[in-house]
Amino acid sequence: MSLPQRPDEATRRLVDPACRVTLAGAANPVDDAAAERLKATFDSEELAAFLHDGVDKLQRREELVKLLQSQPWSDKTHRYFLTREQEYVGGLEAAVGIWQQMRGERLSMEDGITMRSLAYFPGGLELHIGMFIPTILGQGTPEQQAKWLPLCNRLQIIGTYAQTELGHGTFVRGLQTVAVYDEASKEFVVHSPSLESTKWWPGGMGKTATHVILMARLFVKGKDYGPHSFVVQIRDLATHLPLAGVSVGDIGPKMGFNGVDNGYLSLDHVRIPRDAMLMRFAQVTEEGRYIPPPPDNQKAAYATMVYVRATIVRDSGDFLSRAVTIATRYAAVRRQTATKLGEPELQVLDYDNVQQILLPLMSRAYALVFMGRSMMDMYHSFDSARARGDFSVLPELHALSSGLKALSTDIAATGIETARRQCGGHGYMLASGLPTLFNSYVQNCTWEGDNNVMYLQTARYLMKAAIAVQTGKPLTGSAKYLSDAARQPNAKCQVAAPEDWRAPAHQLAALAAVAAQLTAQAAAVLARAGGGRPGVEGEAWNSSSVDLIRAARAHIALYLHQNFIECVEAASSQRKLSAGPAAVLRQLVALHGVATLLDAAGDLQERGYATGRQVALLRGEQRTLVRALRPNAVALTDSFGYPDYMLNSALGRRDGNVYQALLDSAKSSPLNATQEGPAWKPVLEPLLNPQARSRL
Ligand SMILES: CCCCCCCCCCCCCCCCCCCCCC(=O)SCCNC(=O)CCNC(=O)[C@H](O)C(C)(C)COP(=O)(O)OP(=O)(O)OC[C@H]1O[C@@H](n2cnc3c(N)ncnc32)[C@H](O)[C@@H]1OP(=O)(O)O
Ligand SMILES: Cc1cc2nc3c(=O)[nH]c(=O)nc-3n(C[C@H](O)[C@H](O)[C@H](O)COP(=O)(O)OP(=O)(O)OC[C@H]3O[C@@H](n4cnc5c(N)ncnc54)[C@H](O)[C@@H]3O)c2cc1C
Repeated sequence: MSLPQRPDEATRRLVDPACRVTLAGAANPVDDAAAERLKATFDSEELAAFLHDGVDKLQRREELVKLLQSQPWSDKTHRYFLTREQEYVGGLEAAVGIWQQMRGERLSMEDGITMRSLAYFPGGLELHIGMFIPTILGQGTPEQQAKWLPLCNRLQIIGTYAQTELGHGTFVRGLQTVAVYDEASKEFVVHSPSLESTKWWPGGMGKTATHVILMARLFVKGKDYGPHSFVVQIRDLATHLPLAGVSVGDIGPKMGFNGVDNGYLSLDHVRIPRDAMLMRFAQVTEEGRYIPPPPDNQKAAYATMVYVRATIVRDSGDFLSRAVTIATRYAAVRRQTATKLGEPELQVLDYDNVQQILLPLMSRAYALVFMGRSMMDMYHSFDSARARGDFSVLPELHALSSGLKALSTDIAATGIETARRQCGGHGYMLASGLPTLFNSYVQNCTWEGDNNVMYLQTARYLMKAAIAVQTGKPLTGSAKYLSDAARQPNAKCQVAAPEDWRAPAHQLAALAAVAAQLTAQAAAVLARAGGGRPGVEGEAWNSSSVDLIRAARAHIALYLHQNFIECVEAASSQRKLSAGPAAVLRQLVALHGVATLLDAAGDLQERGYATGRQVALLRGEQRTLVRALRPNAVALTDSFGYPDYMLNSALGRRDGNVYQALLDSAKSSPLNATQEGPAWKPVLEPLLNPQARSRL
């Protein structure tokens, strides 16, 4: 049964007169959604086509949605009602279903990637695709690639990436699993020597993977060469049972991401052939000679982490924009509170407090989308250089990808929860899509390097830059502004009127001033603590880490905003966008700059770069920009281009029919499968039914 959107005449007569005034004020969310789109000042479809690299790509997505909707394994109707086991099996079925479609219909890899994100059902193949294959590609020799990749691509083996142990995740050099070369048999013996060395966390290892990339400390002739990568089979291909010497299983339920069977693994003197070590860079010869990686690529074994961090940056905008789409569309159709009974209630999006939260979040989502594209471009250009043996950009890439991984996931995870909170009670329903989005995203702040630790990697690079500035060496790359700042240590903010804060030049100058100040401050704290003095580096670094993280965050915030400005200006000057969408994007850029600067309001004033009055102007300008963007709020969500199927959200649906969707979703709850419910017979009937009670 579907309920009427607005009370019909019969209902009005029935409840009249008591409820008349209240009912008269009721509005139709579908009409509200349609009216929102009429307010837009730009063509949201043009912007969507630009963001998706062309109308044909968007049309292709629509075709793929239809394909997915026709398959049982990608049906989302019951997605929010699954048990852990169903989620695990379902996630695998979805991945294998996509893979079979790709092979059967000869779909491209791009189609596969699109289908994966449309179906969004993380499962036991995530690490096979996300890390196992990339590690073989990045660190395997051509022969090793020829051996393993066809098996991977045909899903004849399934792999994962086993690095983290019970006792060590962050400190990779401290891993305890060993791979000892036995010259007599020309094999490695891989072994877990302690409880702490049990591998813990690898996705898909619990019940799915047949193979792992094992990160283990390499020992040759008794010498420890630190962590290296090995391909190790852990399960029999015919029976799926663990091989001899292998103890493996699932680690149990997690906060989210439960379709993925993260696992534990302990190895008892398992023998693997010499060619199981990935030898593109470091090698062990048959006779047991260790050949180290080239001097400028000592961290070759860490290369997969750089790649995955880049993909995490790319995905952050995707996740935040989904949350912002859901919350903004819902806020546009949700009405709450009338000044007088019987008057129309206000759209929640018209509450100043709500729009002042959602529209800055929208600007952050757009900034991250552009950053994600630039990050992948940067990674691919490093990858091409690496193929020529050129690793010169790796330190900068590592510093940027670490810091951006941290900042973009901080922004996205916090933003998803902030968006959910703007949705009132209905945002707490799984049917809203927001809780699952948060629970399956927030681990991005931890995995692939905890965010604090990642900021500290960026800080390491910044401290080298700070020393270079002190010694008068010229800087290039992302830290170049530190040299300029050092030449003008007493530069002051030049903003005189609120609208001055919109200018990219003022925004960049202020963000650079904050980053330069915090870098100088961290360098001073580190130096005072004894940084650089032999024997106290670790201690000095630790006691300076709060300042170091603040500096890294400010440096990356500047980089993120600068990238947003450059991408939008490039699109506009290359005429990839017409005036309407370009103008709205510029407003978003301006708002992003203002919101980022407001995060740093204290830092702006602390060293006297800006005055209290200038910060007050900044705050006022945020209000003005938000109000200017308000008519375009829903159109801006349309430009992200998410089909309803992908969002799977009762609140975020394009047509605004949110209440019907909530009710429909509730009806598919397994608790509603029978009228009396599953507790009737065992618990309630003996209490409530007089006849049953008399039998007690
Ligand atoms: C079938 C369907 C088909 C459809 C097709 C569809 C296809 C779809 C395709 C898409 C699928 C996508 C799926 C995605 C899923 C992904 C899931 C991800 C899961 C995440 C998994 C994980 O979670 S997996 C574990 C990650 N675990 C860490 O992340 C540990 C952090 N811990 C460290 O990373 C180190 O421990 C730490 C702290 C650096 C210190 O390392 P350390 O102590 O050795 O180093 P130091 O700090 O001493 O630094 C010494 C010098 O090394 C430099 N350096 C350090 N790292 C460097 C580096 N990486 N590169 C270069 N340089 C580096 C540094 O800059 C210094 O340089 P310098 O000396 O010049 O200053
Ligand atoms: C859902 C999920 C999936 C994962 N999948 C995989 C996988 O497939 N394969 C795999 O190998 N691993 C995987 N991991 C493990 C993940 O990479 C680690 O959890 C992560 O690197 C953090 O390490 P840790 O857990 O040891 O944290 P810890 O290092 O114990 O961190 C605890 C706290 O200490 C702080 N800290 C630690 N060291 C430092 C330092 N040097 N300086 C300052 N602060 C510090 C951290 O910031 C943090 O606040 C996964 C984790 C999760 C949550």
